Amino acid sequence: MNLPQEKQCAINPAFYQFINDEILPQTTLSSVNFWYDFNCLISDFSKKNSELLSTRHELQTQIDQWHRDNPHSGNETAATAYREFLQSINYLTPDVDDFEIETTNVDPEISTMAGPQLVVPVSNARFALNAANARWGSLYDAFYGTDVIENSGEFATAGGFNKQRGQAVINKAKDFLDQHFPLNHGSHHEVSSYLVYYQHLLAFFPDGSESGLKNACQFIAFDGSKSEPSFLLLKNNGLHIGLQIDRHGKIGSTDKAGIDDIQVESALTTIIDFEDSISAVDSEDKVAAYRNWYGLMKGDLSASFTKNGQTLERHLNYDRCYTAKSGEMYRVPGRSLLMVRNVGHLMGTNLIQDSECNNAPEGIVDALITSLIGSLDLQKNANDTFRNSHTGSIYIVKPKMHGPEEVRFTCELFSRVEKILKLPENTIKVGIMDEERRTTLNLKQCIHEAKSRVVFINTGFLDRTGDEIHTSMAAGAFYPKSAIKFEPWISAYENNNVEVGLKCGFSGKAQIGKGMWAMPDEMSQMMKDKIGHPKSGANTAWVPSPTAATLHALHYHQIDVFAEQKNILARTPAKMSDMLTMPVMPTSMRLTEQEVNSELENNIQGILGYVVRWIEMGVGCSKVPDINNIGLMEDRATLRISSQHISNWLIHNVCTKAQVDSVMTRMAKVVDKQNEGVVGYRRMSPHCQQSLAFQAAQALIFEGESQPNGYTEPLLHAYRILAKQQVSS
Ligand SMILES: CC(=O)SCCNC(=O)CCNC(=O)[C@H](O)C(C)(C)COP(=O)(O)OP(=O)(O)OC[C@H]1O[C@@H](n2cnc3c(N)ncnc32)[C@H](O)[C@@H]1OP(=O)(O)O
Ligand SMILES: O=CC(=O)O
Ligand SMILES: [Mg+2]
Repeated sequence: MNLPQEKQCAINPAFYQFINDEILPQTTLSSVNFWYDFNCLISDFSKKNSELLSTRHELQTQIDQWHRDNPHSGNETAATAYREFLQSINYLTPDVDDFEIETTNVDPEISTMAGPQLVVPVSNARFALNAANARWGSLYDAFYGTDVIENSGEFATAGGFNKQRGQAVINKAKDFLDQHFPLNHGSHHEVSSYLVYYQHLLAFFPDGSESGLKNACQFIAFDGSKSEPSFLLLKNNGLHIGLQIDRHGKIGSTDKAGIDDIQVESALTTIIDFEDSISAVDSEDKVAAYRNWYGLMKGDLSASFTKNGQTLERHLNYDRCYTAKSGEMYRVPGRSLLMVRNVGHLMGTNLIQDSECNNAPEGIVDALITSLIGSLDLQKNANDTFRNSHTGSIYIVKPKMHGPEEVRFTCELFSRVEKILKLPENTIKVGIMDEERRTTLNLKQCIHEAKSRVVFINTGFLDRTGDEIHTSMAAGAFYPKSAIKFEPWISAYENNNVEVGLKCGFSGKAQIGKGMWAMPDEMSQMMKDKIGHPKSGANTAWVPSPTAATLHALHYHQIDVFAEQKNILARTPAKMSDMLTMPVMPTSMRLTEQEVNSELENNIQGILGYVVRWIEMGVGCSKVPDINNIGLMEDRATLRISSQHISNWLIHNVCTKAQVDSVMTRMAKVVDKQNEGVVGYRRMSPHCQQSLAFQAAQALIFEGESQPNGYTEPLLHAYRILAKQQVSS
């Protein structure tokens, strides 16, 4: 390479080979130029990357000091002083004039449609394929397999197929049809057959009478013959559903109208996650993750696995083709539109190291490599089977950015990547995760920095609570975790995000999103709570699984998000003073010993349950039971909250180290028991101090105050690397 010695980087051989042999030959880029440009990119952007991290540290140090100098500053004068202080250190940045975003070439799933967003760890090919295919889901399966129908008494699922539960599923599904696809008269419950008459859907009743749809335009297309259709495609609020008709089917044979299932357009978009739901600590892990992303972009990713004693092979689904009511072909996407979440600015990777063996900033490497692989999609023609973006865009979700300066850096990075890959300017779009306090408080300025590439601002995130705790660590003891959610800062944060997004012209151009439903098995509760997301003007919200996507999709049939957005623009905006109000307990407030203990037990069970699988098994996202035995989705963001919360209580003497130690030892046994029989699991008890996972959990708690912004990845990576060495030695 023709670079001065100090600019030359060492590249991991397996990574080099993967990119050189498998990816670059499919592009017009020359290998020599690519690696040269890669080296220059790293050397040109690394310094700024470290400066940004230093700024984070300096700001945090000043904030901690301010709290020490202004203890218990809960009154109005102190609030004004606090705000002025944040302005003086440029934590609060100067406002920018009103503007509208200018992003172009955005796929409709992001710009003009409203529906669920699924997130999936890239490292799990089986799940990733399932997620990509989750554009469509079975409503009957989602109702039958979850608690949206009570799983007890006559409806219990134990044993084989429960016919009564099956009938309850059908009834519930037909209620849904009556609500959102009503007939001119009569009910879908009574229909004995459907057929297509000219361009209309007709439903027939047992007495020979018939009815069309109240809104005839909802009928879009069909499959099979007009007189005996096998599939009827309908549309409401921009989302399709399909009645699958098969009088010989398992369910269809028992149904009056022969409906065998109702297929629901579910996950419009999916985030393929390289960040908080995976454990990728070295070149080996990273190359495996890039390889899966490559398979998704190329379209040939497959996974074979055993389920219920059967060996199954999973591939990407094809698009679906039907006959439009006009007689032409009607094609609907068979897969979710894929976005890719890169890592943030914090960590380094040994995929590529500088002349002094320093790891390159991982975010820079991710930007180039996920875009390089993403660019393969852009070579496909419009009718190519597995084309992802039909508007020529690559969608990168960038997490954990702190304020406008960091967003600007990301945009400069993407611009440089476009030059290297010879892509038109602004091909690479950015999703801004509004999950750090400095981004929330300066959201308009952040969007302004990315106004030509921004495709989403998402809010309601778990990381945001982690950052709330860490930023104000020195201010006082935080409320218990469940109470933090009811303090004014969080609704102000969420409302502000939607309002700022709408004022910046997001409606019809980009997504305003909401956060994760973190109780994957509590679908009945999700159906009650998560309707709040579309109601609040968000045209997408995160779900943990395909089933959750199918169920959450029903909310978007109920709520016309784009109509809601118009009302929101007229309301009184969220107040900065509320966003700045820290969820810290008044000094007069004392929790009982039982309250403290139960909070510790819950947090520590979650921490250990997650960390042990991360460190010993390399699993980045797990379902871990809480103390009430409700399975919670745990990832690095939930770990950040729990570990920071305990650190905060230790600092403010709400609990003692001895108390934490004792709960940890007790909970290690509980977690070991929960994981009994899990292949690859390594116990922590009884010799907890020898367990790397246990040590990692201790470090996360006891060294929580000194972790950069309270992030968990530096310690997780360090201990996982040790665990990998232990296994291989
Ligand atoms: C704060 C944040 O950053 S949130 C973003 C990060 N979080 C995520 O990405 C959550 C992703 N979700 C998951 O990883 C999983 O749903 C977990 C870990 C929460 C639960 O996993 P499990 O206990 O294995 O799930 P469960 O047993 O209920 O279901 C497994 C089935 O659902 C599917 N599934 C579950 N989650 C997903 C998903 N996110 N995408 C695709 N398929 C999924 C699996 O493919 C599997 O089906 P299969 O057997 O046909 O392959
Ligand atoms: O990244 C998501 C979050 O909730 O944090
Ligand atoms: Mg996050």
